[in-house]
Amino acid sequence: MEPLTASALRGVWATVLLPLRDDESIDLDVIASALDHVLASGVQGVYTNGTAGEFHTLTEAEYDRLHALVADRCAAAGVPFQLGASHPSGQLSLDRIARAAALRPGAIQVVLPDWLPLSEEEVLAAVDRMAAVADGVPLVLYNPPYAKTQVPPELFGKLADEIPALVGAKVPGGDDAWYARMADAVGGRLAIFVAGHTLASGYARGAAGAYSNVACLSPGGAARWYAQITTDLPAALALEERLRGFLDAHIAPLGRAGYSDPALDKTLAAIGGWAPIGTRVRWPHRWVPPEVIPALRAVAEAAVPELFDDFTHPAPTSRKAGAV
Ligand SMILES: CC(=O)N[C@H]1[C@H]([C@H](O)[C@H](O)CO)O[C@](O)(C(=O)O)C[C@@H]1O
Repeated sequence: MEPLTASALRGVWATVLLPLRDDESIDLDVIASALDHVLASGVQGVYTNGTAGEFHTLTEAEYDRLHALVADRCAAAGVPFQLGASHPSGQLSLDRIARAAALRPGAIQVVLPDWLPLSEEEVLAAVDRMAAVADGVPLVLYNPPYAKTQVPPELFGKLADEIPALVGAKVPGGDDAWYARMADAVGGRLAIFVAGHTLASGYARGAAGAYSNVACLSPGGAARWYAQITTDLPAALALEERLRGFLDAHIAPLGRAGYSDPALDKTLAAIGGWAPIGTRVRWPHRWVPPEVIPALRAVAEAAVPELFDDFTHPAPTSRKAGAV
């Protein structure tokens, strides 16, 4: 597909989750049918190999099989896609970037090399080499709170100055002061993507979109919510309040009990019930027992009924709005 630009990169992007068999092998048939659901949902695009896609656990052979499948199906459906090339090793990331670039995604998501903390100079050198290997495919830098090197807004600004191939930042977001620093430092040169459930309040303060946990819960619901964000922000903010209430009361305690982020994202997908992905995550991480899902679904449906796919709403019309 055409390379994404900072201004074209917008909206709700849905991850490809890893359905796992009991032996932890990946069920590509379930991935294909889940992907078909996502591709028809109205989200602005699909991405792979984030934390929710358990990138840190994939072998290189699994990486290649999964990415060939996703690139083929997204291209056939005409839906924008980004491929992740993240790996804790910088050297292995470069290999993944080269292989992802050959599949011509709209952008490639990368993380910084993650064993030793990096100096500013090393951050710039890391992203510069990644951009060279990406062969004209733009980059989005993913910097979650658990990355060893935290990139402050001012360093995102320097990266935007020096590396034109960088078009986006995938970050949790922050308070008003953080959004103001990001706007000062970056000034529209990067699309800022924040946590999914904060998209309405984030959009009001300058965020462009989300690689979204809400799309894990309901791809169609997340797409409808983004359409509402761009047309009726007060209603979208009210939905965000209810959504946060549900997440704070029922999902955050699971995080505090030690379940990892991918375990929580798969729990959300199981609550949404739109594909048989299951809650299981790869070793050494624990997963939420499937028995608790029906009760969680009842609470979620009561809190945010409009996010559930069987809730009838006008079909989303915004897929092409921010896409290339
Ligand atoms: C709350 C939320 O949306 N979490 C999402 C995060 C954030 O987008 C990212 O950490 C920046 O905050 O990305 C994922 O982990 C990912 O990489 O696949 C999916 C997860 O659902």
